[in-house]
Amino acid sequence: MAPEPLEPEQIPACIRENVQDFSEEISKVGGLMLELLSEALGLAVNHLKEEMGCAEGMGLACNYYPHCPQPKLALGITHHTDIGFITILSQDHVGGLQVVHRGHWVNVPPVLEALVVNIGDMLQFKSVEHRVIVNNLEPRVSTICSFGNGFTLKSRMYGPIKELLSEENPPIYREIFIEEFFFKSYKKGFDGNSYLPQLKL
Ligand SMILES: O=C(O)CCC(=O)C(=O)O
Ligand SMILES: [Fe+2]
Repeated sequence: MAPEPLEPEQIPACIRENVQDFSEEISKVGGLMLELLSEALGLAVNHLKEEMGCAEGMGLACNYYPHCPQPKLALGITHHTDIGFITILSQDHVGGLQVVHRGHWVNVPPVLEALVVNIGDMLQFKSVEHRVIVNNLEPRVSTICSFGNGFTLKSRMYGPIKELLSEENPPIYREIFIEEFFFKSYKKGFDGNSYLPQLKL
């Protein structure tokens, strides 16, 4: 959806207006989250959003999980971390999203009108490991907005934030073009391991 918005005709007519409105509003929320995260890190308020361009590329995915006759044998989405900077997720009332917490899968139950914000690999405080399980009663719908889309920010290089480095806090990862990071992460697939360890210095 950003930096180049889709042509209206590229969005199915029945959801066109909703998708356009939702994208506009959710980018404001994403921008605000990035400002708050910058402040929390002791950086200038616009550091992540403006200087690093973390909100420039935005992808929107609408996920549909059909009900499954044998939920114990299937997953909706396998164990993974999101690749971009942050993901803002809105889920319906069905539930199924789980995150790894202290080595265990923990449910993230839907809360009416609440959004879930996931830290992704590109931000890496510690990107959240998650998956979606399925059920045999009803289908589930979720919408995810990921900020930091490597396919639209091709020429940008990302690495440790220089302002946060010191002798006591040396860099852990090397820099990489965001396009290369996305390409390699997708190529590897959602197997529960992020591509980040490959960048360790
Ligand atoms: O459907 C969900 O709740 C999460 C989907 C997800 O993790 C993803 O699309 O990356
Ligand atoms: Fe995800």
